Amino acid sequence: MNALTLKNVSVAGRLTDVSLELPGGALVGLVGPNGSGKSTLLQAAAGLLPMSAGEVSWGEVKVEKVAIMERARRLAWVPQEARFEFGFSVRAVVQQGRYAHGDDDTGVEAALTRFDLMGLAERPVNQLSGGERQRVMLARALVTGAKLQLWDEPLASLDPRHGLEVLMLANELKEVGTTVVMSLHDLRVAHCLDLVVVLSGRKVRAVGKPREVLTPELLREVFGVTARMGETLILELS
Ligand SMILES: Nc1ncnc2c1ncn2[C@@H]1O[C@H](COP(=O)(O)OP(=O)(O)OP(=O)(O)O)[C@@H](O)[C@H]1O
Repeated sequence: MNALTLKNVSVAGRLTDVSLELPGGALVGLVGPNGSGKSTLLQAAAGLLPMSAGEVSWGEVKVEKVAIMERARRLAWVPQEARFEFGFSVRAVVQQGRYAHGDDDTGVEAALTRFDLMGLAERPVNQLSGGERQRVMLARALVTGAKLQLWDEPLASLDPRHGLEVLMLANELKEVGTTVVMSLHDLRVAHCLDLVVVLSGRKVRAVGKPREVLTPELLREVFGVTARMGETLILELS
């Protein structure tokens, strides 16, 4: 069964006729130039945007049939930029991920530890750095336990260690059947995922295994870059 299906989804002026079927337990990279529609696709898939056409299903169920509280248990969305109007504590924001589970706090302390947030737990979120805020949003998404995780540029503000830890976490989530869809600009990271979706001009240009999709020809056409495999700096967690 597919975890996420989009059928002919359009969002006026932002996304045109996107059809996609993403399996359960997969790491999916969403790549494409600025303005190609990645954030829009993620928001439409999360049921957060009015669509001008098409339908979105999570598993077998159309999104509009999923009750609001159930949505928060089934899907977690991490925005590209986390902005906070109020100075809730880091711990309180992570706890919000358990709202649809009766505020039971399951996994909150573990997520704070996992994202290196214990030392910041009582700090107001609106006084954190961009990368720290990003980690708070990812921790909140993690504690939902949702089997569909949609992360919009989760690595953009993170330092190398925290970035690698997020990728390791995504891999662990995949092992327990979660589908993680992340937009990203680093094609070298996209190359390591299970599936890649390439957007161009607000449409899907290609979908498939990275080795088959991210060819020099396609990268030249879509991004205007010359790509070749070769020696490069490799970073691993130590
Ligand atoms: N709130 C909005 N209202 C109207 N148009 C929008 C809105 N947000 C984005 N757009 C437009 O929709 C298109 C797709 O934007 P989107 O943010 O989905 O791209 P993206 O691939 O995520 O870009 P980036 O890599 O720069 O984050 C762009 O043409 C953009 O200008």
